[in-house]
Amino acid sequence: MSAAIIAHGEENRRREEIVSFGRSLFERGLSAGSSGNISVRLDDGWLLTPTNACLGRLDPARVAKLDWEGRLVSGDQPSKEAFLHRAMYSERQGAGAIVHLHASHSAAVSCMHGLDDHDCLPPLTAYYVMKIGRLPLVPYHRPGDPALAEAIRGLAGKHSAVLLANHGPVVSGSTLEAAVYATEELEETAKIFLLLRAVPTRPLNEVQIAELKSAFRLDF
Ligand SMILES: O=C(CO)COP(=O)(O)O
Ligand SMILES: [Zn+2]
Repeated sequence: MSAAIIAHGEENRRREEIVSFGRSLFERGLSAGSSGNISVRLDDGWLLTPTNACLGRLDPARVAKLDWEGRLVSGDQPSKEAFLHRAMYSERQGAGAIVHLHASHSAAVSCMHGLDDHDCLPPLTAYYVMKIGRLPLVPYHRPGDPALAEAIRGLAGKHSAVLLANHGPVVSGSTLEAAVYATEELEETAKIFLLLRAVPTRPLNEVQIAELKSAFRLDF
């Protein structure tokens, strides 16, 4: 079989994967209306969900394919956050996929006054530390503002996930599955954080975090 046919088959599998994770996120209430976008890195460019598309009802053939200059190769007009995804990929060579959502609890935290800009959520659970680590806040920009790319560039080298102020999370992973799992872990931790707001809590301490970093080779 020729390399071109193999690459085509791989691209089609990634298109189907975007559709199926998009539907799953939508059906569980993690992406309302036409909010959010999903991208996946390919050998010869990358795939990104179309702008104004509902993640629950994507058509694999209409998912946009872009080159690394941001030019549309095939599919529908891409998400207005294309440059944001591209900035994250350029800073994180190991990132194979990126998920951006407006999931309620993460979005709620992104609107809170007095957040620590370097680390928006406490290390409440081991899985949060393992999947997210430290979560910096990106100052508010309107959706689609190209300046967001620069703001992300400064943080993405050190962080696989960031929280956009008054907006929602952007999470990368080695695969789309990994990026989705990390996004879900962030959403659950944001929910736990909000549930515990009036309750004295006992986050993981430095020794516990250091043990996780060493056991799971975490690089934050
Ligand atoms: O989440 C969104 C904007 O931040 C959705 O925008 P798009 O529909 O252009 O992907
Ligand atoms: Zn958004």
